[in-house]
Parts: sequence; C-alpha cells; structure tokens
Amino acid sequence: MAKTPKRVAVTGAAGQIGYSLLFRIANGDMLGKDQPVILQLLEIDNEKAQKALKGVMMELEDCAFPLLAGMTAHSDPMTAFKDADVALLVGARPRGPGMERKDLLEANAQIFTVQGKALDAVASRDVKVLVVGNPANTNAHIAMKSAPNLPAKNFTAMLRLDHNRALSQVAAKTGTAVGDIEKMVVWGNHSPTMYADYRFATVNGKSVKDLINDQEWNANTFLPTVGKRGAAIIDARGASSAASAANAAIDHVRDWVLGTNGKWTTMGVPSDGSYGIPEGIVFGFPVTTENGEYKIVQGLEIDAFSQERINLTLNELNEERAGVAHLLGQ
Ligand SMILES: NC(=O)c1ccc[n+]([C@@H]2O[C@H](COP(=O)([O-])OP(=O)(O)OC[C@H]3O[C@@H](n4cnc5c(N)ncnc54)[C@H](O)[C@@H]3O)[C@@H](O)[C@H]2O)c1
Ligand SMILES: O=C(O)C[C@H](O)C(=O)O
Repeated sequence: MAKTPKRVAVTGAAGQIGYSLLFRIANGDMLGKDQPVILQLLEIDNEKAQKALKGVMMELEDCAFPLLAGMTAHSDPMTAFKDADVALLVGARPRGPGMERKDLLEANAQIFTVQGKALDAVASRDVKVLVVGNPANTNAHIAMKSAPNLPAKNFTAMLRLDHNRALSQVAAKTGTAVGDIEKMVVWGNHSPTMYADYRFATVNGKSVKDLINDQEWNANTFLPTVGKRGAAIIDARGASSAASAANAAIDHVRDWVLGTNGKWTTMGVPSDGSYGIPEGIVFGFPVTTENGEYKIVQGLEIDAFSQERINLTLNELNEERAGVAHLLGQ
C-alpha cells in the first residue's frame, strides 16, 4: 500500500536554493523513493515573488513526479506550515548595501520569530525543522525560542555544506574517495569561524590525520579554505552557492529521517551541554541518527588547538545571541 504523503514546507521557495531543492524533494531524494510528498511553498507577500513561485510550480507540474502528491503556494507562514512534517526555512533577508551585521541579525530575527511562532501554532508536533537561511544557527535558535510548545530538539541548522566541503578537501589532499571518508566533524557556527576537524576521520579504516600529518596545512590551508568557501563561490559565480546548499539540505534531512547506520555526520543542533557548549546554543556537533532522532557523539578528546577553535566559534554565537536577546524577551 502506498505511504501517506508527508507535508514538506519550504520557505524562500522561489529563490535560487529553492530552485535546486524542490525538484529533488519531489523526486524522492530527501524522504525516500517510496514516500509521496506534498509541498507547501512560502514566499514573501509580493507580486513578483508570488509570480515567480507560480512559475516554479508550473515547472514542478511539468516534471510529472510520481511522488508529488500535491503542492500549494503561500504568503502566510500560518497556512504554509499547517501540519508540516518537515520545514525547510531557506528564505531569509540578504545583506543589503550599507547593512551592518547587527541589522542583518535583527531583520532575520523578526522573520524567524514569526516563523517559529507559526510552526508552534500549526505544524505537526513532530516537525523536523532545518534552518538554511543565514545566519543559520542564530535563526534556528530564534525559531526554537519562539516555539515553546515544540520540542527544542526539532530545530536544527545547516552545517552539512561545511561538512561536505571538508570531506572534498580531505579527499583531494589524500587522493582518496569522498565516500570512503568517515567521522568528519564540523563544530560551531555556519560562518568562517566554524571548526572542521578531521582528527577522528578515517579513510578505509586509516587515520586521516596520520595520512595528512601536516598541522601547518590544517591551520593555514584547510580551515581557511572550508571556512571561506561560501565567499569564494560568491566571488567566482557572482551569486552564493545554491545547488550545493540544496544538496546539503537534502543530505541533512535524509540522514535525520532515514538514519546514518552508525556513521557520523554534522548537524547544527541545540546543545545539551555536551563539550561545554551552553545548553540551547545551536552548534555544529558530530551526530549519529536512528529512528528519526539524532544523538551527539560523546567522549571525543578536545586538544588545546581544537578548544581554541571551538571557543572562537562559540564566542561568535554568544555575540549573535546577545545581539537578538532583546527581541526574544531575554
Ligand atoms: N546554511 C548554509 O550552508 C547556506 C548555504 C548557502 C546559502 N545560505 C543562505 O540561504 C538563504 C537563501 O539563499 P538563496 O540563494 O536561495 O537566496 P535568494 O535570495 O535567491 O532566495 C531567497 C528567497 O527567500 C524569499 N524570502 C525572504 N524572506 C522570506 C520570508 N520571510 N518568508 C518566505 N520567503 C522569504 C525571497 O523572496 C527569495 O525568493 C540565504 O540566507 C543564504 O545566505 C545558507
Ligand atoms: O550566503 C552566504 O553568505 C554563503 C553561504 O552561507 C555558503 O556557505 O555558501
């Protein structure tokens, strides 16, 4: 018997990530090749954006995806998130000319407060939320705080693009295949301060750290390359990464829902106090997933270099949180 369709809400659906993401969701790449989906698409209440969204929906129709059981267009999160099983919060306010980081944080805080409240009011109680829109960790924190009736663990932020970028850099350096690398970790914020950590990684069972054996490369090439990859893509393409971001969102939700079979991945999740990260901070951690739940990998040794890097990215997140605290009544 065919499965009951899952409702997938996507915000910023007419944007460039949306254009790469929706077709893959409808093709079953995210929730499985036997799982029908209903897409509930949110765009801003603006004629041009809504018209563009209609155009994307026409194209989705024209693909005749067997798993696409329905789709609706929305300008109100209260209808877009109704009964949503998965919510991909992609739409965000981009940084405009002359806008300070603080202004960007505040503009997005408002969006994610409204969307958190709407999720709280109308989404499935088991909704799995992935925040992609930047600043992703802090936006996820705001949405989580605005949804007190939903479990905090349902709110996550996307670090998977950083994780995938780290895998590719390590594969290139060691001359190995990406698919053979396990136990990569990216700690912290989705920003240049994130700490991609291959100390525990293995390739075909061998230690990646031993294979590379070059701390100078780690500190001065690998970390800046992964940390500044988003900016390098904007510089090269004239637009921010879209297909790779959509791919990472698919990877994140697929692994969360369908499980990693004991393998590690990276998710931005509200801290439970692990590794000294204050509770509630949405932080990139190594996780395993099973039966739709993630668990933070415990017991990893944090050496002095790693602690310094973790502190740096944590300080940034603390500052971001302090910058929006007044909007959350904290
Ligand atoms: N976490 C990551 O790894 C990662 C990677 C790449 C991009 N991003 C971020 O993802 C976001 C989207 O990127 P994009 O390239 O698709 O941008 P885009 O500008 O092409 O599209 C964003 C869309 O969101 C819509 N939008 C804005 N506010 C909205 C709201 N309140 N409700 C619904 N829709 C809204 C806009 O109308 C626009 O169509 C950006 O914030 C970008 O920085 C994150
Ligand atoms: O949109 C950006 O600023 C970059 C993006 O977050 C990325 O990592 O590619």
